[in-house]
Amino acid sequence: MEDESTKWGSTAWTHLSSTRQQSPLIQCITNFVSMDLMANTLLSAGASPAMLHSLQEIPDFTPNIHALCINVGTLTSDWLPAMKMAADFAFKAGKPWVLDPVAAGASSFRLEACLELVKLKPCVIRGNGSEILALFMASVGSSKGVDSTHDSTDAIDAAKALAEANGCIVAVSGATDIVTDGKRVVGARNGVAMLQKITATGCSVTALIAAFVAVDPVHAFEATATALSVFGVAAEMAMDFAKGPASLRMHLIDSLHGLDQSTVLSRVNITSL
Ligand SMILES: Nc1ncnc2c1ncn2[C@@H]1O[C@H](COP(=O)(O)OP(=O)(O)OP(=O)(O)O)[C@@H](O)[C@H]1O
Ligand SMILES: Cc1ncsc1CCO
Ligand SMILES: [Mg+2]
Repeated sequence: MEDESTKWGSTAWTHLSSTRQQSPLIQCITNFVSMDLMANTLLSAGASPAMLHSLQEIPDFTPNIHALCINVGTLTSDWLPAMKMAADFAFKAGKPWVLDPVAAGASSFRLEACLELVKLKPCVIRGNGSEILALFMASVGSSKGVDSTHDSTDAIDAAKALAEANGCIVAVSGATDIVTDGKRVVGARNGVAMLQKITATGCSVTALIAAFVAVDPVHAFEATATALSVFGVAAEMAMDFAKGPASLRMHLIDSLHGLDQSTVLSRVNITSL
C-alpha cells in the first residue's frame, strides 16, 4: 500500500502538471506590493494571471475565470466593493475563490472588511498565524502589521474553528504550513526561512493555492496543502543558488517553472497532525 508521503508527493505532482496543462485563468484582486510577484508566481507554475479589479469589469469578466484570489493588503474603501462583487460573482458562477486576510488585526476597518468577505463563502482562507488568530477572535491588535508575531502552530485550533464555522479550508503559513477543513489537519514542512525576507511570498502562495484549487476544485483541502508544499520545494531548490532575498526571489520563479517530477516526489513533505 502507498504510504502517506508517497500519496502526497504524487498528488502534488498531479496538481502542478494539471496547472501546467490547463493553464487556469486566475483573477487577482490584490495589493500593490504583491502584484508583480503574484503574477510571476502564477505564470511560472503554468497558470494565467489577470489583475483585474474595476467594479465595471467584474460582471463580464469574473464568471469566465477558473478561480479568484482576493487579498486585502493595501485595502481602501474604494476597493472593497469590487472585492465583494467579485467574490459574489465567483461564488454564484461556481468558481472557487481564495481569501488572503493580510494584516487582518491591524485596524477595525480591515478586520470588519475581512469578516464581511468571509461571509461571501471563500473556498480557502490563507493567512499567517497572527492573521488567522485575529479573524478567529474578531479582534484588532495581535499582529505586527503584515508580519506574524505567532507561530503557525499557535493558530491550529483557531484555524479548525474558522474552517468548521465557515465550511471552508483554512491554511496558516509558517515554518510548518497548517491546512485544515475543520476535521483533518495536515502540516507541510517545505520552504526556507528566508521567504519571510521577501515581501509578498505569502500573497503569492495564496494565488498558487487558487490555481491548484482551480484544477481540482473537489479536493480543495489537498490542493491547498500541495500548493503550499510545491511553493516551499521551489524555494528549497532556489536556496542552493541564492545569495540573499533578492536572488532567492529570482531563483524561486525559475525553480517553480522548472520543477520536475522526481524533485516533487522526493521533497514534498506533508503529514497528518
Ligand atoms: N520559518 C519558515 N521556514 C520555512 N518556510 C517559511 C517559514 N516562514 C514562512 N515560510 C514560508 O514563507 C511563505 C510566506 O509565508 P508567511 O507566513 O511569511 O506569509 P505572510 O506573512 O502572509 O507573507 P506576506 O504578507 O509577505 O505575503 C510560505 O510559503 C511559508 O511556508
Ligand atoms: C508590505 C505590505 N504592506 C501591505 S501589503 C504588503 C505585502 C505583504 O503582505
Ligand atoms: Mg500575508
